Amino acid sequence: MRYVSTRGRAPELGFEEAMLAGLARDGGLYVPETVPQLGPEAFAAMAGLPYEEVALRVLRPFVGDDLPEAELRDAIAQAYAAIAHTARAPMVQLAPGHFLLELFHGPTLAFKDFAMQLIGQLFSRAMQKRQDRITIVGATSGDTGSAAIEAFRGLPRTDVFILFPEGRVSEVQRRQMTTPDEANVHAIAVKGDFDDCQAQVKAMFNDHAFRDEVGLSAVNSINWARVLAQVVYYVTAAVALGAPHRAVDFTVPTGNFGDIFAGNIARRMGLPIGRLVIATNRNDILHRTFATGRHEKEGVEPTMSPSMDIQVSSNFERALFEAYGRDGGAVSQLMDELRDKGGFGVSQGAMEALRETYASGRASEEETRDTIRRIHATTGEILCPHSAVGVKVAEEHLDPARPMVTLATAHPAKFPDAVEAATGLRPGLPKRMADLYDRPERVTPVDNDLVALQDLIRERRTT
Ligand SMILES: Cc1ncc(COP(=O)(O)O)c(C=O)c1O
Ligand SMILES: N[C@@H](CCOP(=O)(O)O)C(=O)O
Repeated sequence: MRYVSTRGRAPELGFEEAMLAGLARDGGLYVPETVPQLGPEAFAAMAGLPYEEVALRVLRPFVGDDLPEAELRDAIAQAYAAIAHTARAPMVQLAPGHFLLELFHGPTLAFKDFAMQLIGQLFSRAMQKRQDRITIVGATSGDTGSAAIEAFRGLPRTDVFILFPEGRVSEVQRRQMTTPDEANVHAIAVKGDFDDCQAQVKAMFNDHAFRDEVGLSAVNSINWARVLAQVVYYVTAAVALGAPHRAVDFTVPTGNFGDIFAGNIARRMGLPIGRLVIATNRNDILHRTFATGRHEKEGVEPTMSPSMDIQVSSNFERALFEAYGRDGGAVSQLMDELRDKGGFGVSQGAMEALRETYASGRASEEETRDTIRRIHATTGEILCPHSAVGVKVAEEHLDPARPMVTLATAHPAKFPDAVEAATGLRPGLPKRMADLYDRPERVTPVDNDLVALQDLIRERRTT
């Protein structure tokens, strides 16, 4: 299996190299040269299998010969043992034809654990094999950072630096990043928003001298391995609802477009997915793109679903690459326009291609609050604000011909203030992290400045 860059000017790589590279050297994102197909029989045979077995069957063709099957199986087993539910990604029914896929039973209570626990295993095996060291730098609006720190804390040969927007993550998210005391994890509070943090990470990758000096790697969904790991739960959910014999729709609370792009990969593998519905909060660049055909940045506004307070949606580049017939030159031009002019128009043909797969919707703050209240009152299920954005948008896209699955991307206890304001109930943390509020915090505040960040990383690396 080979991976190519969305900008068409970086070397093709195998799975492990693409995972370690993170971002391609031309600034693009790696995607598989071709998407492996699984036939209806292969999907039918997955019904009732443990999550880990489905993961092995889905991931294997993308990993190719880079990891022997027994090692991949072992990495998967170790990764998902950390998820505190036997089904790993259980589903509950909200209404006739509408299901909620709970992706928040992992160690940091968000869907990020599914990918991060696995790539923690894969990175450490690769580093051991290569006798090499690595510096991971990630940007987070709250959940990626905590999941990455949890997955990589204490791992030899690895440092993890997480940039988060100061004052713009929930207290639980912040404490999950600042309370681990292992020397190889570093929480950095940047004076800016998530887009600033993500732009600094990309700038570090595009500074090739720095990249090579520190052995830079990524754990954001710019890293293909992150997206790949997230394909698996689309398969387990669809198969549980009758795929391949019937098609299923998914609604995905969306920010950086990594999670929903994983759904697109599942669909291209042959899983019968009808529509993938993008659900945004009021930072709605993606919804506006589908409504108008123009992809236009606006300022990031803080919301009660802070993990989706994103305007530069990095994986949309992967979707554009497909919609433009894999024309890396065209994608480079669009990304230059986004950087220089703050937006670009999507061609009519590309918009048509995108609309064949995706639909979109948006939830205001009031609608989000009302959805948390209403779903709790009618079903007893307590939604986090991100999942509530998804449920509200999903309800506008229900199709009697197909079941709808909304992804519940985080546990409500990560956002107790928003949930309490909507329901009057304050969700508590699971017992295993009950002392989170008592642990001492360790965080370094830094200006939104590339040189300051690079100096800090050079100085703090333990490797
Ligand atoms: C809880 C939660 N929901 C939804 C999202 C959006 O996911 P994506 O960035 O993959 O679109 C995020 C952040 O990524 C998140 O942390
Ligand atoms: N919502 C994310 C933002 C980063 O997304 P990623 O999937 O690209 O890592 C977060 O919680 O950090």
